[in-house]
Amino acid sequence: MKSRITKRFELLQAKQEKALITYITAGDPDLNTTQQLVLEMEKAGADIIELGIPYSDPLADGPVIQRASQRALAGGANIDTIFQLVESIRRDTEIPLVFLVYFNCVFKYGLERFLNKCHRKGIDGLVIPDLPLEERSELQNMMQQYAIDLIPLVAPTSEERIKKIVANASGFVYCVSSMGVTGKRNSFDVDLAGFVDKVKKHTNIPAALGFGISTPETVEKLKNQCDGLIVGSAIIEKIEEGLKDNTITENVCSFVKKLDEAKNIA
Ligand SMILES: O=P(O)(O)OC[C@@H](O)[C@@H](O)c1c[nH]c2ccccc12
Repeated sequence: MKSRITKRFELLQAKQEKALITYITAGDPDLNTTQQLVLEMEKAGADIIELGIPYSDPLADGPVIQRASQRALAGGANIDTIFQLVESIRRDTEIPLVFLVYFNCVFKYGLERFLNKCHRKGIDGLVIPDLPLEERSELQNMMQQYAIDLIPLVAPTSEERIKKIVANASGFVYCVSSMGVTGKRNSFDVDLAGFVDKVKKHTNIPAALGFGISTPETVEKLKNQCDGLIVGSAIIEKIEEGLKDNTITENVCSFVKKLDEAKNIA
């Protein structure tokens, strides 16, 4: 069975369009806002939405995403309330939804129980930044039963491992633009086109670029080098700007619209 993610990429590829993938942390600053943001970001042009499950020890998260996690945890978000949120979001939209979740959360919840809930509530894919390659196959086998994509993260340094990492992957490959944690970059030091080409030698599924993409200009510059672009920290900053005067949705959506326009420039 094809996941919503695969179907969405097929639809976009038929139109020769790239995917705009937006990240927010679930429950930042509260669950109602997350629900509203998902629905409004879709209208503004997001094709796939990544929802972060807030976690107290997030090794790959930069300062902006860490602040989002702290707000979400302070606001009382946890895996169960986030599953309720997803159920509620699914009444209104078929947009592909991906959880960004640390393995410890999944493990503590129970692998089978977690996957079963994801399946029932309407989650289409998982990105698990700290899942070691060696432990992946067990989870991957379980996920196939539930038609949930395990989206691998590939970094430019893991060249020899790229082949192994993307083997049997489904959904898309998350190509990390540069080493380090999430958040803004002043420049990208690797040859991203070459990196994506290497990934594509070993898999037929779409490749999306993320980490440090923070402006419409960067989206426009990178869009021809990949199948999708992932933006996280820059969106969280729009949430933070909107916190003071209650303009979160407007701030985020006008930014997402600009990103969407940038990816569609011919
Ligand atoms: O914030 P950035 O630089 O725009 O990158 C997206 C990223 O935040 C999001 O996908 C993400 C949030 N937490 C992560 C942990 C690992 C990998 C990726 C992520």
